[in-house]
Amino acid sequence: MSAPADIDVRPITEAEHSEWLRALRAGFLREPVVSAAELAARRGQFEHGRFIGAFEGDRCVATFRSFAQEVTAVGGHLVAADAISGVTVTATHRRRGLLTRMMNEDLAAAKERGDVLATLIAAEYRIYGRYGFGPATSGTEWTIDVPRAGLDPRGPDLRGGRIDLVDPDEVRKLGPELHDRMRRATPGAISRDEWWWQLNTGAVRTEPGWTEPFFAVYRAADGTVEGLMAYEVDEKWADTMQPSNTASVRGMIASTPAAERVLWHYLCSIDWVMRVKSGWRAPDDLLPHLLPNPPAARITMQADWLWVRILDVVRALEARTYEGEGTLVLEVVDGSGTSGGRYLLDATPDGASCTATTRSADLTLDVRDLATLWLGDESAVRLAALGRVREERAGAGRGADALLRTSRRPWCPDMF
Ligand SMILES: CC(=O)SCCNC(=O)CCNC(=O)[C@H](O)C(C)(C)COP(=O)(O)OP(=O)(O)OC[C@H]1O[C@@H](n2cnc3c(N)ncnc32)[C@H](O)[C@@H]1OP(=O)(O)O
Repeated sequence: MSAPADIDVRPITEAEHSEWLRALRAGFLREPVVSAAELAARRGQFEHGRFIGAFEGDRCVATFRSFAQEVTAVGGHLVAADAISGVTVTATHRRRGLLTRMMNEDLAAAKERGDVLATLIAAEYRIYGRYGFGPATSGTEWTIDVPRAGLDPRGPDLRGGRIDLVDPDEVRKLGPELHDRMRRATPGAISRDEWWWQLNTGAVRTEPGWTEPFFAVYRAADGTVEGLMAYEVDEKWADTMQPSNTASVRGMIASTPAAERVLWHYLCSIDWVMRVKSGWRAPDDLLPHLLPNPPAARITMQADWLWVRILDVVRALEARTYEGEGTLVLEVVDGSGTSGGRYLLDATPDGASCTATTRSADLTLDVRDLATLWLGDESAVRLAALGRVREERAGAGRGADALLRTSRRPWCPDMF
């Protein structure tokens, strides 16, 4: 076993991409073989300086990558983030501090670049809190028992609009503009680059076995594209030759509640479809209540989703909007020295300022708990009850909730 100092942690060259991908596959317990097709497909993702590897000689034993991302803050402002993905340490080299070395280097570079946040989707809950990340959105999957849902089996009222099944190249044309409208209205949503659209429409294929889903587009009466749903359907017949198919949604985005209503109803009214799996939705998604019988939609998965690490408290708090008016002094504790300090938030519905202050604090909290509060999905009162936030002034938790909480919950539709 070599000492950590014998292991070189550094950005990889393009020539090392294949070895890096092999280590990535090994770390995620996939067959550690990189096909020429995978390497060619992933070439479009490669970015100098943002792919980090840990090397023992020529052998890559840990992987880490980051890329530029925008996260929608409460109110619709787009915030620059350092999105982290592909984190692995080979089983033979775990728990020797390699993740910590890669993470510390990446967060320092992100701070230096001026990113406001770092983000990731955590494989396991207990890994990332130590680096200042907190869970900021969660996801829910429902499974609908279609015959019990109570929807008209003749299909949705299209309100003068129409639904069309379209090919992948049309999705790549019309999807980005719809997504842009959706994400600006959805705190917690993240940017999608061209590679995302290519990967999710089969134009690039990193694994064998891609199957093309159905892409359904909803256009409103005036022709505006308001919804896009990608779904696949398995083929299953019950004993007496009754259809028993399940439609599984790979992704659904909509810019209006009408589009959500129409597309879910459409999917539930397709002949043979007895069950619909919704894919990851917001925890307060409209879906169950779009059914005349909401309990026909059962929660089948629920999990933390986007994790956020605040690198710049002032810009993060000034980027979002506030429904109410008030001030809040936060003592932010950050063991890494990146974002700690005492900050005065002065918020109004017309704008907010955040400045360093010497005034006495209302709340003391770790930077990871500030991340959890930032998108409005958590309550400072609840975190105080858990002992994670300390009220320095009686009632400060309720005051913080009045400023920070939101009427709809944040949602990140994407995995990265
Ligand atoms: C954004 C993404 O890509 S999420 C994907 C994350 N990757 C995976 O889950 C793949 C399988 N696991 C792995 O590759 C590795 O075990 C990793 C990346 C999770 C951890 O890498 P390591 O190099 O072992 O972490 P490192 O040695 O730096 O550990 C730092 C600390 O985190 C703790 N830690 C690391 N992983 C875990 C875990 N899964 N659960 C709980 N604690 C953990 C360690 O115990 C250590 O704590 P200590 O400082 O108190 O001793």
